Amino acid sequence: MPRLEAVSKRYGRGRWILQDVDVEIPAGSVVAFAGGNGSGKSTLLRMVVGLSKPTRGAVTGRPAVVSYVPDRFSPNERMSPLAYLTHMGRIRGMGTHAASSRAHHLLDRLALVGGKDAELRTLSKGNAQKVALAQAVLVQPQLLVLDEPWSGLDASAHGVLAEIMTEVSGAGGAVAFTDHRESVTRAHASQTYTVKQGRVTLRGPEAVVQRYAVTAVALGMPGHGGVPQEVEWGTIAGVLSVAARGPGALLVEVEQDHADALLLVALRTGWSVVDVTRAARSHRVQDSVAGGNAR
Ligand SMILES: Nc1ncnc2c1ncn2[C@@H]1O[C@H](COP(=O)(O)OP(=O)(O)OP(=O)(O)O)[C@@H](O)[C@H]1O
Repeated sequence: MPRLEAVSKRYGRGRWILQDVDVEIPAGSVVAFAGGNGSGKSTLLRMVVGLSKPTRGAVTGRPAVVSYVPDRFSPNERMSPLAYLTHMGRIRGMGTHAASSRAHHLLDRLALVGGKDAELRTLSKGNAQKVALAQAVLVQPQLLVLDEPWSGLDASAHGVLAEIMTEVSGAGGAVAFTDHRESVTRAHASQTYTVKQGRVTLRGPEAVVQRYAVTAVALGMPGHGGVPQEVEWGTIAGVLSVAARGPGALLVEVEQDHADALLLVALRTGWSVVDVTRAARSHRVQDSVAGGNAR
């Protein structure tokens, strides 16, 4: 499957649009590229499918059957969607009958409004996008690349688009698409890359902030003048931090559940408990463990 290795791109002697891009689009995955207008998303996709060459670096591993849906499909054709798709199916190696019935099926599924027999050039933007999408999946592609596929499509076609992506990736193909909305990439992609200022970086799993309770135990010298034993506080279960608080005084923070055990150790080793307070802490955890034990 396609891999971009140290790819940089500029048009002519213009500015660098993309720099040192390392990206992999694995089999069975749906990879999104998120970024603002003009950040280079379309440029990147065109290099993935082979319509544009990197200025530096290489794109390797492109499979044999690649389908690409550009962000704008506005054919100035008198041909009807049905005739166009049947023709494209034949180019893809299908028989006329098989191509025509597949075209009918896909246009019905995508709810093409405006007529399968109207001229392509008369179609609205959204309907033209539906024809482009149908064209891309006449034959199941090994690599499906979609530039801003959600824009322009109506709500019913959104569901079909999501199904098509799942079908291709579920069959072991790879899917790549762009969008500028995080909600869309989160919902549909297994991995999202951010495209910004020429750099393309893999976004990690979303981090969430989790709050949890700790107990702060202030320890001091015993009033009777005895000397407490040395204790390796950091090795006791649940201890989060140990800090010196002046001569012979410590502040130990411990997870709530382990506070009693810590107090017991303190008292048994001759320390005096000066103060015990509860405090709230927050830390960032990954989505996958949110709701689990805070550590
Ligand atoms: N053929 C070209 N010749 C010269 N410059 C180009 C060409 N194609 C794109 N660019 C420039 O490259 C930059 C990135 O464009 P690109 O279309 O890749 O961005 P994008 O992230 O897809 O933007 P959008 O979200 O608006 O579609 C822009 O500054 C654009 O003007």
